Amino acid sequence: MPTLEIDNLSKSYGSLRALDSMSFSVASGEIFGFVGSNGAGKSTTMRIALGVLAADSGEVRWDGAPLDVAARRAVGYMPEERGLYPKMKVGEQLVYLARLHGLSPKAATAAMELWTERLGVAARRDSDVQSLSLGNQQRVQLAAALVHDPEILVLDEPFSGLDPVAVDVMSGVLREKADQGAPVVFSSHQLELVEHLCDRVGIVRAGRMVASGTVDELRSNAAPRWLVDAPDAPAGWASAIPGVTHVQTTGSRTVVEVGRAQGAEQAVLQAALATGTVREFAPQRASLTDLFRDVVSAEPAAGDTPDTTSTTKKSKRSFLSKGSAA
Ligand SMILES: Nc1ncnc2c1ncn2[C@@H]1O[C@H](COP(=O)(O)OP(=O)(O)OP(=O)(O)O)[C@@H](O)[C@H]1O
Repeated sequence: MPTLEIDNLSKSYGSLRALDSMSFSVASGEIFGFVGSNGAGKSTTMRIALGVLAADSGEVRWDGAPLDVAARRAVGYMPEERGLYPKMKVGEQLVYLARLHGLSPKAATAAMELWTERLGVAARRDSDVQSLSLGNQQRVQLAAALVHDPEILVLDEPFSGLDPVAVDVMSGVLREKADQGAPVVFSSHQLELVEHLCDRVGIVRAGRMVASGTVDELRSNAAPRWLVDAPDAPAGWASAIPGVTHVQTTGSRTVVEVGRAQGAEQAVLQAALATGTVREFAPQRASLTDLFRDVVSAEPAAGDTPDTTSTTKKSKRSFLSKGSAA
C-alpha cells in the first residue's frame, strides 16, 4: 500500500532545533492527526514535506520514492499562513490554481465548480477572496488544495476558525479523500475532533514524535483512571492514597490516576468509603486531551528517542500538570 513517509527529518533555525529526527508514516486511505504544543514543529514538518522548506537531514518519501518536485504536484497542501490572492475572484483563482497543476481549461472549471459547490462557497465565486469571512476564505483554501485532485493531502490547521457546519463539511471531505485512497495528514489543536476523525494520531514534542498510534493504542499505555463520586469526602481526600499519581476534583466527583499495581483502585475505593457515601466508582477512558497532556508534560529523559509505535515511556508528571500546553 502506498505510504507517505516522513523519515528522520531534522531542521534548525540558527541555534533553535525545530525538528529533531521527526519520523512517522501515513498509509494510503488513512487520516493521520498531527498534534503538539505551539512551536512543537508541525508546520515545519509539513513545509518540508511540501518542499517549500529544506530539511537539514532526513527524507520524505511517497510510495518508496523521494517526494521530488514532480511528485509534489500530486500533493494538496493547505499552508498555515494560507496562500490565496486576496484581490482575485474565488472562481478565477481556483481555475488558475488548477491550470497551474496541469488541468485543461474545461477540467479546471469543472473542478472549481465541484469544490465550491461541495464546500458551500459557490455563491461567492465572483467575489474577491478578501471580501469573504475568514471561515469562508478557509473553505476556499481547502478548495485550492483539492482542485487538482491530489493523491496526498497535507493540511496545516484546516479546522481552525471554522463553524460547526463547516467542520462537518471539512471532516466529510477528508474522510472521502481517504476512502478514495489518499493519505491525509492534518495538524490541529482541536483534540476532540482529531480523536473523532483520525485513524491514527501523532503527538509531537520539541521537534520529535513522542507518541503515535490509534487513540486506543495510546490509551492502553496510559495510567488507569477512576472516577469516584464521594459527596462526604473532605478536600484533598485522595491525594495521600498510596499508588495515586494524580487527582482532579470537580464538586463531589474526583478522577484519580492510579499506578498499574494489582488492586491499586481498591485502595481508592476503600479510602472513599471511609469518608462516607460513595455514589459512583467507575473506570474512566482517557480522552485524547488527557493523553496529550500526559505526553507533552512528560519529562524528557537523556537519550530520549522518537518512538513511532507507542507512547514514550519516560517518567512523567501528573496528567494535568500545570504548564502543560494543551
Ligand atoms: N522561519 C523561522 N525562523 C526561525 N524560527 C522559526 C521559523 N519558523 C519556525 N520557527 C521556530 O521553529 C519552531 C517550530 O515551529 P512550527 O511553526 O513548526 O511549530 P508548530 O508546531 O506548527 O506550532 P503552532 O501549533 O504554534 O503552529 C518554533 O520554535 C518556531 O518559533
